[in-house]
Amino acid sequence: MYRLTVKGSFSAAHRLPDHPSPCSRLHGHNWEVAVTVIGEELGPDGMLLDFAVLKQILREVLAKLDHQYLNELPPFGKEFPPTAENLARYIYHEVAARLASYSAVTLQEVRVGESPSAWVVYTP
Ligand SMILES: Nc1nc2c(c(=O)[nH]1)N=C([C@H](O)[C@H](O)COP(=O)(O)OP(=O)(O)OP(=O)(O)O)CN2
Ligand SMILES: [Zn+2]
Repeated sequence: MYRLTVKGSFSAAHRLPDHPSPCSRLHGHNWEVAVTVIGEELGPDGMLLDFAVLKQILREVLAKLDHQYLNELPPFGKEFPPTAENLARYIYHEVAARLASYSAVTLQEVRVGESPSAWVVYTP
């Protein structure tokens, strides 16, 4: 079994309206994101999946979030607030859809960190 991870980041604004803290006010984070794929078989190039391919997919997905006000960016909103948990779940499904044609790999998890001391891992 091989497990391969690439990292990316995006900067955006959000608020958590129901959170009983300053998080209910508008503020921003530099979110750090790591996506991990797994697989058993290497291609003839000796790779599970070229890092460059996965980095490009992650860049595409994070570009939609970068420098946005997340509360007003679908699918986020009152019913799906832009917490680290919901961001990880959203990113997971966006990356998984783009990996559908790469049959040798399965997306295992997406990690989203709001800061170096706080992060979430989503695994469906
Ligand atoms: N489980 C989660 N908890 C919190 C989330 C989240 O997405 N999932 N988000 C927040 C807010 O975004 C808040 O802005 C960040 O809070 P926190 O990490 O506590 O940041 P602080 O800078 O306030 O923390 P200190 O390390 O104490 O300075 C809150 N919780
Ligand atoms: Zn926040």
